[in-house]
Amino acid sequence: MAASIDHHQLPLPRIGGDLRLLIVVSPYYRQIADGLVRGARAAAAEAGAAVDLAEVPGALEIPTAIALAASRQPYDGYVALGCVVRGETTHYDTVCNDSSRGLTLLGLQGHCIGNGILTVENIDQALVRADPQGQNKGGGAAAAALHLIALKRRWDCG
Ligand SMILES: Nc1c(NC[C@H](O)[C@H](O)[C@H](O)CO)[nH]c(=O)[nH]c1=O
Ligand SMILES: CC(=O)[C@@H](O)COP(=O)(O)O
Repeated sequence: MAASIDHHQLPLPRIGGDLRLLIVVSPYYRQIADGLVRGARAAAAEAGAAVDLAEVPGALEIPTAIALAASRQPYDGYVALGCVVRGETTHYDTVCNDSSRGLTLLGLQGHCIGNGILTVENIDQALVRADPQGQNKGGGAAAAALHLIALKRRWDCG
């Protein structure tokens, strides 16, 4: 078995003032999505952020939903949550790559987005990653959005 070491996790940033996060989640695999949302909500609560939640059918719709929200509502950041499990066809690659590319392009436009879309070979891999007491990828995605918001505010004020 290959050696592994723990991932270093930055402490949650201290961000003053009102903070509004939007979680956009695909419940394509409901149990996985629920774990991701629990972890993201806990991280947001720890940072004092208010949270709205929007559901979309699949991971491919997540970047578009964030783009729609960003042009209409004053959210500080976004948490993208979902799960893509490899199937029999090449559709897996499309859903993984295009959802990720969409989020990256939005990020490069200045939106603060944490990517918590799991891309896995099987449901067992997803379960440990979604579990807030396990790898807690939902909490990690919320933390990523919060770190970007903190940097944006720091450089806005600088
Ligand atoms: N196969 C998975 C999908 N596929 C659905 C797409 O995301 C999309 O909703 C559809 O193509 C209509 O535009 N979505 C997931 O979130 N996870 C999957 O494993
Ligand atoms: C992630 C997917 O695209 C998957 O659920 C679709 O499965 P398949 O490739 O067997 O159609």
